[in-house]
Amino acid sequence: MSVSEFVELGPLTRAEGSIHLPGSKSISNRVLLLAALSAGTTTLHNLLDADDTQVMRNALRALGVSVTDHADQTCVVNGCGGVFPVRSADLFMGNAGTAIRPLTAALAMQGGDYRLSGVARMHERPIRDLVDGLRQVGAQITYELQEGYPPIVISAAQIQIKEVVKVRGDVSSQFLTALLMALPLVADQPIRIEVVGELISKPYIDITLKLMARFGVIVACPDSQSFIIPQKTSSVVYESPGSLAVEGDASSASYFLALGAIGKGPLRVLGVGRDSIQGDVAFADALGLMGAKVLSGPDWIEVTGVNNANGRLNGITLDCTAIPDAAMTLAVLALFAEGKTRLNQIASWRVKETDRIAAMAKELRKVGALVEEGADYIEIEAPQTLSGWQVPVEGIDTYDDHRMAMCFSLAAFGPNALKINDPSCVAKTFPSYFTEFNAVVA
Ligand SMILES: O=C(O)C1=C[C@@H](OP(=O)(O)O)[C@@H](O)[C@H](O)C1
Ligand SMILES: C=C(OP(=O)(O)O)C(=O)O
Repeated sequence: MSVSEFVELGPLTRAEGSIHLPGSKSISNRVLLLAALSAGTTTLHNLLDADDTQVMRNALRALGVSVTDHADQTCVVNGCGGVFPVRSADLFMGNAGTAIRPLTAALAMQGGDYRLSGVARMHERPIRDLVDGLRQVGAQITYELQEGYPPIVISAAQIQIKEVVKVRGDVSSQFLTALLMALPLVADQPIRIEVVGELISKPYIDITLKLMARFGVIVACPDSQSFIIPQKTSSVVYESPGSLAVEGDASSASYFLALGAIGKGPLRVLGVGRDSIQGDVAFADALGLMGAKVLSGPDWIEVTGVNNANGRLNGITLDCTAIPDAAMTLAVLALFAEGKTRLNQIASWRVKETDRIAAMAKELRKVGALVEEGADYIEIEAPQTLSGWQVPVEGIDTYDDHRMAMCFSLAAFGPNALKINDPSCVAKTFPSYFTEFNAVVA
C-alpha cells in the first residue's frame, strides 16, 4: 500500500459486542521455534497468522523444518531435534523482534553459516546486547552494516560453554529470552545467565520460561536477575508437548477493552483472561485505575463504560515497564480522561517499530492534546473543550507501526472524523484489525 492510502473513521460514540482475539504474537513465535527445535511433531492451535509469524515460519522452512499451515489457524511443525537440517541460509526477518532475536541465538548454537536481515527499520533496532551474550560462549557473529544492528552474519564456530553468561536487560527483554531458549541446546553443564542492570518488560520472560517448561526444559530462578539453564541429559533437549493452544493476544485485546471504556460497552474479548500467561492482561488493571468498569473470567475480559458520573476516565500516572505494548493504548485513551496521564519507564518505545514516544507525541498533538515527552516518559492532557479537538487534514501518520494505527482508531471517539494513513501496517500482528473494529463500533 502506498502512504497516500488511508481509512476514515467516525466520529463514533458506541462500541459493544465481542471479539475472538487472534493468537498471541509473543506465544506464537516462541512455540514455533520451540516446536522446530524439539523432537517430534507439534500441532499448534490458534497460531497467529500475521507478518511477524509468517517470517518465523518461512525462516524455519528455509532451515529445513517442515511447517505446514492448515485451516483454522492450526499449524503442524515437525521438529528437527535441535539441529537444523540446512547448515547455511540467508534469512529475511521483516521487522519481527520476536523472530530475529531468538532465531539469532538458536542459529549461533548450530555451527553453521547464516545471515539475518530485515526491513530498513529492523536495521535500526539494536541487537548488540544479544550478540555480546552469544560471543561469551564463542559464537562468531559480525555486523554487516552498522555495529550493533542487523544485518548480522553468523559463522560456523565451536561453542565453548561458560558457567556464567551475562546479558543486559535494559534495552529489550528479547535478548534474555533468546539466550534462555538457545543455551539449553549446548548446556553440557548448567549455565547461569545473569542479567546486568535493570530487566525491562519482565512479564515476557515469564512467558518464555512457561513455554520452555511446556517443551520440557525447566529453568530455575534463584533470584530476579539469575536464571539457571539445566545441564543437557540427552542429545535432544526440547520434547514436543504434542499439541498446544495459543492464547489470544493480550496486546491486541487492549484496543477492544479501551473501546468498551470509551464506547460504553459491554465489550468482551475472548481468548485472554485471568489465567493468561501474558503480562499485557494487566492493561485491564490500568483501565480500572482510569475508572473503567472491568469484569474478567479465566479466558475473557469485559469492559462496560466507566464508573465516573461524568462518563470520563481519570488521568493516571503509571510505571509501564511491565506493559510496554499495551501502554501505547493508554496514551491515546488519555484523550478521553480528566487531568493528565503520565506514562513512565517507556524508554524502550524509542527502539521499537518506530520511535514511539516521538511518534505518539506528534500525532496526539495533531488532534489537539497537550503533550510533554522525555527520554523515558510521555505526559498527555486531553483537549479541554470539544472545540479544542483538531482535525488533522493530512490524517494521522502511522510510521509503519501497527500499534500507532490501532491506537489511533480510538481517537475516532472524539468529536471529529479521523483519517488514519497507511492502515495496512496492522498486518504485522493483526491483519483483520479494521474489520473487527468496524464490527463493534457505531
Ligand atoms: O518477548 C516478546 O514477545 C516481546 C517483548 C517486548 O519487547 P521488549 O522486551 O523489547 O520491551 C514487547 O514489546 C514485544 O512486542 C514482544
Ligand atoms: C515491539 C513490538 O514488536 P517486536 O516483537 O518486533 O519487538 C510490538 O509488537 O509492539
